[in-house]
Amino acid sequence: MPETAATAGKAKGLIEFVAVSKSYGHAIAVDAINLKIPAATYCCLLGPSGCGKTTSLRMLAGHEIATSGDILLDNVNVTGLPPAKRGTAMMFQNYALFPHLSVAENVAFSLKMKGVAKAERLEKARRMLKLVELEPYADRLPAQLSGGQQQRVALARALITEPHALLLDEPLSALDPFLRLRVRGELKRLQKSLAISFVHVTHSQDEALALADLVVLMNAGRIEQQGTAADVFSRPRTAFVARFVGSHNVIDLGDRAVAVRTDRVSLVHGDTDGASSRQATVTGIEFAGNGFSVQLADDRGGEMSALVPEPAFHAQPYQEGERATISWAPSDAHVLEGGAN
Ligand SMILES: Nc1ncnc2c1ncn2[C@@H]1O[C@H](COP(=O)(O)OP(=O)(O)OP(=O)(O)O)[C@@H](O)[C@H]1O
Repeated sequence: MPETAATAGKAKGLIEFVAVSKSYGHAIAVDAINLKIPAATYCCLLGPSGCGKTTSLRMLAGHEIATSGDILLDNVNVTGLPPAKRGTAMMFQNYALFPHLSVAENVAFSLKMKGVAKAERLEKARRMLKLVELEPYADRLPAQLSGGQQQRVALARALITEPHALLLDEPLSALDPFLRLRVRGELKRLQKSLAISFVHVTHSQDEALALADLVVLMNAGRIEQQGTAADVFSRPRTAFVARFVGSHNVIDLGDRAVAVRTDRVSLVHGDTDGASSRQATVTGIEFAGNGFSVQLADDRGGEMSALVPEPAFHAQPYQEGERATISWAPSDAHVLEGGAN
């Protein structure tokens, strides 16, 4: 295996939140979170609006001061340090490039502030631009670049400080869907080659599932579940996680609640009796790319959904309003902590 920064033991970005809280007056934005992000990890902070993702990121960056608890980066307690002394760099949603400075000058800006000589800082800026494949654009102004290119300039500008952790707040939200996929791939490639940690705040389950070595799903200021993307998606701990990551039915079985993936349930026409099943009425049908998503109102008052493969759907299509029975294998039912709510 070729030696990389990671295999050479140079991996950076071990991040620890130890009982970290943030309150604004009486409102608790982040509630005593404990989180350990190993060095050289792509971590996505995921969760609904207002759950505390950005506040957690800003506390790590030093733009907010934690009300209590400690934050460590590579075994250094950075809780009270100013942003520039932490070994973190932040990339913002709107890139915030200086319109009157060239691309190279934008990238070199933080070195200028530190008093690094012009030739040296521009040389380093060129190296960073090469890293993000924008070297030929060094002398342009930001307005002469596409949105995706501006985003890569912002990335180069953050990386020039050689951070141990790069912090990204919704970095892909301003990009069109095609570019979003491309830049997403580039972020992952960069993170692996630099062997530092990236902490990326997103609302998007897809983004987190595609990028993250570690998914941290937050809910109301707390960490609801953390683990690999496959873990969180296949083994949601609670009904909240199952609903948030989507593509799951949360089924209340009385003594317990279970989650069953929508691609693991079977759907048949008409009312059929049987264990592990629900009789229901079809309420909607959507094409989902990899099949048809059939929405159902079950007779016990629940909402369910089944992903029916395209050939099966076309062989016997479902219609809104018709009766159907949805069933699942008990081995596909994953028990949830704390019931169905
Ligand atoms: N400066 C502030 N003053 C008062 N309350 C704040 C402040 N900043 C954040 N909050 C509150 O803290 C909570 C967490 O906010 P935060 O921005 O961390 O959420 P988020 O998960 O990043 O949300 P979004 O996805 O909408 O950006 C919210 O209830 C928010 O209203």
